[in-house]
Amino acid sequence: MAELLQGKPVSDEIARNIESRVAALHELGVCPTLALVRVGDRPDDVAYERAVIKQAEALGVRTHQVTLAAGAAEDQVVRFIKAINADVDIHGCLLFRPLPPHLDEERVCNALAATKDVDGITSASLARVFIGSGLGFPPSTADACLKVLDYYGVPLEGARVVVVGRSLVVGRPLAMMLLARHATVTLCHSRTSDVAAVTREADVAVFASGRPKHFGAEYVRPGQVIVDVGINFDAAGVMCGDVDDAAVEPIVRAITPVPGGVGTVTTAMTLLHTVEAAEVAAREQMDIAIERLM
Ligand SMILES: Nc1nc(=O)c2c([nH]1)NC[C@@H]1CN(c3ccc(C(=O)N[C@@H](CCC(=O)O)C(=O)O)cc3)C=[N+]21
Repeated sequence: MAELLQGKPVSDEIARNIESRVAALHELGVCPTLALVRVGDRPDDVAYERAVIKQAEALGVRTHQVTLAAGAAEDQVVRFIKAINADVDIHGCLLFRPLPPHLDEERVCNALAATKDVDGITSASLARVFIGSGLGFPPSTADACLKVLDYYGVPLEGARVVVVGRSLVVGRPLAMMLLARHATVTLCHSRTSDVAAVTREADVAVFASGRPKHFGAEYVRPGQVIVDVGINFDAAGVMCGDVDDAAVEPIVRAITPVPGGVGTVTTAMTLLHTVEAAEVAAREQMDIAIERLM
């Protein structure tokens, strides 16, 4: 049976890091604050929101919820984001995606100030992921995948890593981040012929295509490490990943469970990014104050 790569010890380690940094910020009178902007009621958004609020409360990070109806006008969403940009007491903003289809996702995402973009949704943040320098943070989920692999000592340099799913939320940025770690990366998508033949070649296979329990025994081989990024809900409303665990676990070396895997770490990464954004803002405020003294 596969070793289960649990997210909890990884998120606990990140939480300890967050805790000490939050304490230092509190001493400066700064309370790291994350705005959560949700349009509509997608169950995966609601699950993520609930997880973020719970962990934020436990770690002394303040949250500020903005919840809009699924039919909200684009200009209204943009206005809320611009208000967040202008609010010096808010350091990060998490905009749940995908947005309802009537909204121009690129326009809405790019309304956010890159300095507050804790989930890599602006073009500026993505440029940093692709080029290696600039503003913003990588998408938390992609960051979380790497954190889990590092924590469990899975080597990436020279490894054949196959990512299934080319979304801008996970697949594409993750592929670039894996490349930066010297993995040999293959990106599969809906038009790839014989995905199973490609994923069976991998040392590490990452499934991020949003298809509940879609990937079964034919997609894997013994010795592999499987990362399941999917957050789906089955017909009974129970959370499940993209991988058919019952079929895959008897074959592979290790796999991240859903729930309890990458998702837990994603939440911690978003809060860590928020704390880092608050540190940068606090440093800037101090620089301004010192300049005034001179
Ligand atoms: N801009 C954007 N970035 C995202 O990363 C993003 C998004 N939008 N929209 C929604 C999906 C979904 N998602 C989850 C992340 C963690 C948990 C999570 O922490 N799950 C816990 C269980 C929580 C529970 O049981 O309710 C776990 O996996 O163990 C859930 C869902 C991030 N997404």
